[in-house]
Amino acid sequence: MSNELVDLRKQMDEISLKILELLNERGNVAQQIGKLKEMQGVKRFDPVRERELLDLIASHNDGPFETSTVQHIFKQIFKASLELQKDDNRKALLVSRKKKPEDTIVNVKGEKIGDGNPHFIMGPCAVESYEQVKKVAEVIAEKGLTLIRGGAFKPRTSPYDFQGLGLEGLKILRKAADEHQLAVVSEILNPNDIEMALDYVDVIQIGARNMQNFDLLKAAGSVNKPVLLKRGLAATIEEFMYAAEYILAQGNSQVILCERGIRTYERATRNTLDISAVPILKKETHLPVVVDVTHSTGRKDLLLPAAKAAMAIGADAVMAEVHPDPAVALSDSAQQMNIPEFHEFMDALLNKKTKIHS
Ligand SMILES: C=C(O[C@@H]1C=C(C(=O)O)C=C[C@H]1O)C(=O)O
Repeated sequence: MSNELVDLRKQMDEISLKILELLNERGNVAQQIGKLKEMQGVKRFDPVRERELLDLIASHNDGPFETSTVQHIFKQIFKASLELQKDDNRKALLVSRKKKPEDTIVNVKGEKIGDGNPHFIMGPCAVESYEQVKKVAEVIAEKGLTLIRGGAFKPRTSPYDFQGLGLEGLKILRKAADEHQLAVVSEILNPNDIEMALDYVDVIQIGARNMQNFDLLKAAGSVNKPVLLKRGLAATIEEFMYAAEYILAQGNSQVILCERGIRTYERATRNTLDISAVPILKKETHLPVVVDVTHSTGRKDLLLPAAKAAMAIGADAVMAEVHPDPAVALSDSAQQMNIPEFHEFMDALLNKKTKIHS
């Protein structure tokens, strides 16, 4: 190689390192700007500011690069700076695994959700009577399970559909659960009902329709009780994580995330089970993840394969609905299992003796 080429390449090395240093210096400033924007609640992306910078660059460009070329390079830098601001925010999130690398285990009366073993949350869609819940509690206990779900407050699409038994429903659940040493998972709709619910439930459920009910999230975050947060019908994984962040930000870190299917164009199932959300949530957050196979599929014939898929992909628990007489159920009658179906379902899953995280 000629001496001249060696010299020029040396110059190139030095200039490249200078650019690198300046680029990272710029990155640091972008991060500081990002923090300020976060504090002020301002959007990170600012196209007007980017336009100003591109104009400034154009007015100072003496070549040899074309202005359009330099602008193209700077657009890439803006994009990378925005990513840097985003990453910085993510790192700060309490739900983030970057913040807390080890798994959160939510202990519900001795049932350690998130410990690497499969757990099951079973029960009727809605609490209808003591007799109904008692029958379900019996079979749940018989199978060696410890968690029972049931809705006392029902957020229904139509205001004319059964709205649940309310407080009476919670009392029924508590009584039937206590008779079999079960823990109660039940949805609360109103922030003002959280305190009252503490006497009856072991896990406060926040339903899909309330995933962004921020007052409810804050109320659930300010008590010392596990919370099962369902993903909203049309919520992105990021929005879901931010909803959980509302609970943790209030001081309650006992949060279980629940994938329950999202709304897509597909009509073959009631919702579309976003199975890949499970490993993404496990990777991005330290919280346990549950899959609700009933609401995601809305089809009895898909409950077992969906539960197997959930366990195989790393879910910490499976939630499904069971009713002593689904045909006369006051809600979700087509998708709840009857008792023999529940036995078959559980046998198929328990006999596998799957250890989730090998
Ligand atoms: C750094 C900022 O945030 C973003 C990144 C920009 C950049 O890298 O120059 C410009 C505008 C914003 O889209 C800012 O607003 O100044």
